[in-house]
Amino acid sequence: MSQNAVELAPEVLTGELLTEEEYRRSKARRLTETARSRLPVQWQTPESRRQVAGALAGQFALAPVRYPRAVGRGLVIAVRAWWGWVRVSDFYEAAKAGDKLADKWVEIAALRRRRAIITLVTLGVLGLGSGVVSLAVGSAPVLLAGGAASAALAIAGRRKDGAGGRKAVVGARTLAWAMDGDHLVEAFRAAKVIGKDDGLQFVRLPKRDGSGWYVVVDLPASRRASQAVAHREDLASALAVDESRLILERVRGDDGHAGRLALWVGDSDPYAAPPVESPLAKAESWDLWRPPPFGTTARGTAVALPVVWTSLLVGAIPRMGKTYVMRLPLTAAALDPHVRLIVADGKGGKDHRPYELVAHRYIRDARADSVVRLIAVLEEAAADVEDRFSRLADMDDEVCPESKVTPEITRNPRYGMPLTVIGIDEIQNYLEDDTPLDPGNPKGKKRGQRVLELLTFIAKTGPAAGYSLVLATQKPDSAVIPDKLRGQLGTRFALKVMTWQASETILGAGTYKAGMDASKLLTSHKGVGLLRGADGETDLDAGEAVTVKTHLLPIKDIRAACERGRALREDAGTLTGDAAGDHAVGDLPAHVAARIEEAARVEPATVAASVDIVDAEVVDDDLPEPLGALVDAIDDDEDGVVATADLAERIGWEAKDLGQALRRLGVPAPTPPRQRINGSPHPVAVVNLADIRAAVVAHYGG
Ligand SMILES: Nc1ncnc2c1ncn2[C@@H]1O[C@H](COP(=O)(O)OP(=O)(O)OP(=O)(O)O)[C@@H](O)[C@H]1O
Repeated sequence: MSQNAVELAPEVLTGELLTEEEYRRSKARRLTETARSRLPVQWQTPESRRQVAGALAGQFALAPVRYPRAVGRGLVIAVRAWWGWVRVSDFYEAAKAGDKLADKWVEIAALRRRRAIITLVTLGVLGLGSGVVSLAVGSAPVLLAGGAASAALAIAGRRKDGAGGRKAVVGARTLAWAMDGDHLVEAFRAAKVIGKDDGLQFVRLPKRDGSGWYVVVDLPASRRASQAVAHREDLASALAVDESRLILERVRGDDGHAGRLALWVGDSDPYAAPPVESPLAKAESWDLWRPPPFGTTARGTAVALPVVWTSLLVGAIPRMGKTYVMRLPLTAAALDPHVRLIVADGKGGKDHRPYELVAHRYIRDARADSVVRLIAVLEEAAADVEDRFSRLADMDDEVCPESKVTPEITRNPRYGMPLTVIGIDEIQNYLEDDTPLDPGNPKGKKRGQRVLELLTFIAKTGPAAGYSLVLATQKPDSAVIPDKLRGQLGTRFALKVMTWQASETILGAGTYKAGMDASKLLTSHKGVGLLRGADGETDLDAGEAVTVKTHLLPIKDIRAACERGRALREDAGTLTGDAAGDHAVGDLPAHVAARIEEAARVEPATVAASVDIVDAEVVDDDLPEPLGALVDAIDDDEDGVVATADLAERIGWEAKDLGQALRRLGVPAPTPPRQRINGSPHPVAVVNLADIRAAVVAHYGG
């Protein structure tokens, strides 16, 4: 994996000291949770237990009325069944349908006679038998037999699930039951992840894993694990769990393949647990070349966030934890004395004030003079990026093997090239400033445009020179952060947003279809989001975002960390700029200004194409089903007509439903609509792939 991929950090240890008594209690709590997960759903929570007990009491009270009614209905069913048997209805109807009634009549009449006689004899024997038994041993056995018969009739006559008058009951499935092999296969079929006759191969049998169940399966040869990930919600429904409790991942590498899927279902919402304190709160120092601890996955695996070589965009609706999240990498930067920190707080509160202790440049708010200063600070940074490149090019090959900074270069004050992190909160407050840059030219460039230009330049050229951006916004759309900047931000973190489109705007196009949708997070999931590493340099794709519950790092811990960071800088002689009382900002040399102008003129599409992320605005609308599923199921090089049943099988639909749905979507039936294909003995319903493609193109207004 390349350096700036989203890595799962091997050993970030988080924990707290427990007394023997606390340890025993936490163990008992875990055991209770495990035991509870094996109970039927209706017994799992006190509320549902109360409901079920109430329902049972009600049923008991109404039994004297309901039982005779059920027996009556059972009697009607039994008499009808008996009459059908005596009249030999099935045989009679079949003969009638085949116009063979005349031929078969004698046979049918004989059967009717025989069955009537059998009925009379049986009734006679039963009546006689009960008389004899009553006389011999009393009426108890007869009453018992009568009771059993009435119970059988009541069962036959009970109101079934889904029948009118049937009361809804709380489901009787347990998680342990659902995770059992056969039931799991049923769930995959019901979710249409596999065909109705397909099976699953269990690579790892369902087993307890942490506070949930874990299983690894191989899908049938024609199915892709990424498709299953995209059907997470369907699968969650089939397993009767909230989708936040279901984690689906492709198994990659030597142990995995495109059809291997790992599935984990938590006993309860794993993101509802109390937040874990960030290890940075206690860390004496941090080396920013090591991705700092960021949070944990649902299964408790530690996730680290790479800062070097990449830039981060954090997006969410207000109050979901954007500021907390962006302060994690900023605090790690504060704890590294060899890192230069530039912070601008577009919100203008106290959230970032502790960084004033260490920051080379600190901008407190987004008022007019602050925007002007931010522009000057970014110009100083852009000039530094250019200067670093020319110095790196002149360096000895031993010290600088590529035109990139190395840990040694950034840590050696002699070179003056420390890793530099620029953190900007509520970036839209700067980008949307439409005050003219030059007061004498009201129609000229606006301040917001200048900020955008400079950030784009730094995001694009800065990483190799040791510059990283950490930007947070509640407005990630292209009107505020145009593609040319967003396309350069290779790491994305989406906390709760309102729509799947907003989620795609942060995470990149195609992520919704691949099963990643930050609008599905609950508002109670503060600090929980989807992390996607998608730089040109990483080998992660849209299928691999991880849902992370970020660590909690309160402001008092950040202040303490910044105090430690300041002391470390004083010792290392690296306290510079605003923090050292030197507020004079450097100038922008003319040749750098020209380079920035030139970069700003580059077409956005060209810039966006240089990285892996295609932003969401190109997809403003989702394809209606089944077109969406068919796009995935039809190979690019496939052509001509195919059997509708074959296509339906690929997407887990019924052939008839697919044919009707395609007609509704304007896909015409070929002429003739039924053809003999692939050596089929009879003509079968077919569909022309070119017509499906035309419908997709038409949907996007092509
Ligand atoms: N990792 C976390 N775990 C649990 N709660 C968190 C976490 N991070 C943040 N929160 C809670 O979420 C709330 C909102 O956080 P924050 O101020 O960062 O949101 P924001 O998105 O920046 O809000 P705004 O848009 O108003 O600036 C905080 O009160 C905090 O307690």
